[in-house]
Amino acid sequence: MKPTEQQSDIIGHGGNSVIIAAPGSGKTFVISEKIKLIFDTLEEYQGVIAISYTNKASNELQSRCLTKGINPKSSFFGTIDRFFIGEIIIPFGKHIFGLPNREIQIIKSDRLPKDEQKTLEWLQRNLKLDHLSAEQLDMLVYYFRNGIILIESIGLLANYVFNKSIACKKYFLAKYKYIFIDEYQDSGANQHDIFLAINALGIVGVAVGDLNQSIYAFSGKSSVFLDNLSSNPDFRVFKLDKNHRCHPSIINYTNYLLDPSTELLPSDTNQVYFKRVEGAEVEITKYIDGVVTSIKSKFEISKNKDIAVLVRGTRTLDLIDKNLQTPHKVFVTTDLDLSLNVWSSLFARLLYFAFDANVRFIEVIEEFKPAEKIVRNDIKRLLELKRAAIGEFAKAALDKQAVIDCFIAIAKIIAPNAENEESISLLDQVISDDALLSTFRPATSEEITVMTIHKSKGLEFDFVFHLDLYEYVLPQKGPGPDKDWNNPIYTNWTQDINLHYVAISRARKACLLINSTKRTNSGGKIIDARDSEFLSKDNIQDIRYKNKNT
Ligand SMILES: Nc1ncnc2c1ncn2[C@@H]1O[C@H](COP(=O)(O)OP(=O)(O)OP(=O)(O)O)[C@@H](O)[C@H]1O
Repeated sequence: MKPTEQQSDIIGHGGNSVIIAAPGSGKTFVISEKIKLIFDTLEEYQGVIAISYTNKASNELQSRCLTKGINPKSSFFGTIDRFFIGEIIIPFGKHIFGLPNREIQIIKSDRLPKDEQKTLEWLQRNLKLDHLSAEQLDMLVYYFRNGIILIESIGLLANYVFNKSIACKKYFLAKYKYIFIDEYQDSGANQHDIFLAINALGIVGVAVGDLNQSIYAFSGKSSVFLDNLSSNPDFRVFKLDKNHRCHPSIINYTNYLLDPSTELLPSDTNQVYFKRVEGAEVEITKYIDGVVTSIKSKFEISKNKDIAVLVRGTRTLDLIDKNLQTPHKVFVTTDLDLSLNVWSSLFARLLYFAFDANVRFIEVIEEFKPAEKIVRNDIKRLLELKRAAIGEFAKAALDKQAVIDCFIAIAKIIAPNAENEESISLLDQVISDDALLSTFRPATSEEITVMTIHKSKGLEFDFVFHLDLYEYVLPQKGPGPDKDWNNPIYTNWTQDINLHYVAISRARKACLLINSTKRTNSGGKIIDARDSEFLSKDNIQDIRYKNKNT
């Protein structure tokens, strides 16, 4: 693929940059091309830090950077939490706080006894370091010394350790040349502080984001930091505004949604559609089953996997999963995926390996321990365990205990010091539940993708069915002051517009906005449904495909 002039400028710029990218404008392409060029200039002990928002996005970026045997040297690819824990808190926390008295476990504060939870009510992910009192810091240090990192404290602890530890700064300076952070619009305060502090050491910073794709404000994330960086004189701002993904009528629709005065692109056809189905979610699934074949033929889509059903919440996800007859795969994130303990990550990667021939055993192992650091006998044993794992997954009925024993044996060789009971119990939970286990299996080409809009970020499909376009659901509304349901208010209008925008902009060829005359409410009751405000915002219906429903 040949970069455009806009993309080439960014790839060629060696200094600090902020890249403001529209959906489908090739930011993943640009970052991976840039990183590949940098790899060539690094010594074996040097690397880049590449932070993505999810494990899935990180795997995608890593595989795009490592084509044709390219050597990543000592680079870090992963999420911000894994970076903070593995590169800052665990290796340098002990210099600042003292040695933990047992192996570190990373848990949410709601796993602590109730009385301890009460004393931690102040702890939130978006708490800024300068708002942390000495007493509160002491509590976090107490947990660290007792082998516990609370998930809500990861940003705070990383920020504190990075600030205080000269050894940590020296290590970063010797090792890393560049730091890339994707989805910067969903940054937290501590992430922003650490990014600037790493940059101040002389490590080149590259932040990538799109203000309009900010959808995580509910977890303390905010696009103000991307704004803030854009006006920082040390950073050069680049724009990537040409959408290479979507049909012009889809680009027009998403742009108009955000700004009705937008200039529309010429387009011969209109490929944003709306359908209101008689009935509730069950009838929607029947409708989808009925139209898949004709959609594939009209839009020349050869495989079901290029079609997605995107929903706002897990209630609709379950209803679609239960009722849709067309082969489909629901993508959910399991607790094993979310757990930040080393053994959990290793088990999750081993499950992906077990189901997907494209995931190589050695690559999984090397994420946790470089092959040259594994003694010959252990390599022999690992290869035996690899064969045993493959054998177990080839059996018609999975022997749960044999798989668990095999994975534990691998973990004891690769990460003996990170032994973790919770990780073993999460693995057990996944292996005991076919629905959870199947999330580790890649979709076949004949399966439609079903997922939440949040999870679809960064992905693309030929055709998108966008559900949940009801009043109260998207955008969400809650009661007004004093629990006044007669005067409801929007809980987060801008974030919800962004969510709608992300969903539509996943579609390459066409998007069908779909709702129904009835819907299932939070209590599981079927009630009369009304249209989402977004369907008629600024008369946007006028730029949709016209049919009898509009
Ligand atoms: N220079 C180019 N020429 C042709 N196609 C391109 C070019 N750059 C990107 N594309 C295509 O545009 C699509 C979007 O690219 P990519 O996945 O890198 O976008 P993105 O900006 O990361 O998307 P998003 O933020 O919406 O997830 C891909 O199908 C990619 O192949």
